[in-house]
Amino acid sequence: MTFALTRAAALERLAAFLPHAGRAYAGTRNLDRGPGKRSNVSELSPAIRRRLITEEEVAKAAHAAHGHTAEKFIAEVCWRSYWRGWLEARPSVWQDYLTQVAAADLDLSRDAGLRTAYADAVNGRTGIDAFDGWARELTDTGYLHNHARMSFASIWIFTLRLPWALGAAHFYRHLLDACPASNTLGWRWVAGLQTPGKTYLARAAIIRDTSCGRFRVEASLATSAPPLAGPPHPAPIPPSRLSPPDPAARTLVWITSEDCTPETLDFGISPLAIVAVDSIGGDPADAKRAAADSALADACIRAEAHFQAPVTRLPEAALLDALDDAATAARATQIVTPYAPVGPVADRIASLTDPLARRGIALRRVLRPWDARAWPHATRGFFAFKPVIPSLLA
Ligand SMILES: Cc1cc2nc3c(=O)[nH]c(=O)nc-3n(C[C@H](O)[C@H](O)[C@H](O)COP(=O)(O)OP(=O)(O)OC[C@H]3O[C@@H](n4cnc5c(N)ncnc54)[C@H](O)[C@@H]3O)c2cc1C
Repeated sequence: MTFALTRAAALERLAAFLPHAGRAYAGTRNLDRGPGKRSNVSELSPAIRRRLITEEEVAKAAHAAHGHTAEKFIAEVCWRSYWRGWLEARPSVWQDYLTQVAAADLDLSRDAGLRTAYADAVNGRTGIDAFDGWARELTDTGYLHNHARMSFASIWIFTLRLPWALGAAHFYRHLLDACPASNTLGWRWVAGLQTPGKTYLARAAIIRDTSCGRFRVEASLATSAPPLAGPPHPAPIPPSRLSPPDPAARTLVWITSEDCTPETLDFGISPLAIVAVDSIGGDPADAKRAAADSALADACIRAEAHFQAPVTRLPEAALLDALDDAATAARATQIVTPYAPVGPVADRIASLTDPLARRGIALRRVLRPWDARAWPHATRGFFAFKPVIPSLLA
């Protein structure tokens, strides 16, 4: 990634990329020229994923700059909205992934052969030059091009025959844009668990072409990619019923690293104080933790200026008491927070809602209008979702 994780830097990056978001993006986006040579893609994902800049802002800016010619770029941006909406309607798929990671971790601790194969893969010692190069790029930079992600996941699953959930967890630990929806469902898509009967098979010739000859791929890769077995998709659940914040209540705003532009969201209240908590969950690599911290610190500065209210960073440990203390200090009876999509932050918010209510503090989540309009259409495949995109841009 070539820019700092602040909103100002993300907006600057967007402005610099916009001239390329039309025909040039559609024609060259699949090329993975290597670190430092990525003017063909935006590299905005670590910022968009944390909503330092929103899908809505990016998609509308591309549409304003290029109109219909930016269709491909806008569709890619909307894949994130689609994956998020899909997982929102089937949160058990995220829980199932966490269960599979825990089971695979246990297998790792018991099975020396698996441990060696896993260590070779994550440390880039498989002898497959492209895979080993991407393994190092991932841990060195926290970023991989989309094509590299697809091929890496495919080789992990079908050539190295490693458990898909371990690969997804390795990505999740290192990617600066690690996103429960895009990552979990991206891996499931490659594995054939997401779109029934459809998998992604990495091919040497395609890797040579898309990597612009950086990799030779002389080792043999799997020649078929039979879908992994998994349960059918759970039926979609209806969207959460959200009670709106009470505009008359004394209120704290709670910002998280899931939504780092709270000043662009209409809470309908003037908060007395702001608290910020970084609950990214799991065991993040240092660079990912630092990225989340930088984005949240930047959000705090802007929120303080916008709401004219003091900001306190709260520790993740003993959060219930810390939130209660902050509310008591401000004599607040309500905490409002941007709606966090399925993932560790949403889990944390859900786990605190009832305990806070028992202490007389209502916790209210506010959904962005873009999500409210997009997510209900993400119950089937992306091609059923795509026709909704023009109405999102209106
Ligand atoms: C196995 C696998 C795992 C992935 N894990 C993640 C992840 O953890 N976090 C993540 O943000 N993306 C993930 N992706 C999606 C995609 O690879 C990245 O969003 C993209 O490569 C980011 O680079 P960019 O910003 O330069 O993208 P660009 O090509 O510039 O695209 C613009 C924006 O569109 C969105 N986007 C593009 N492609 C996708 C996609 N396939 N799915 C969802 N959104 C997309 C991103 O917000 C991106 O910033 C994964 C894909 C696969 C195949």
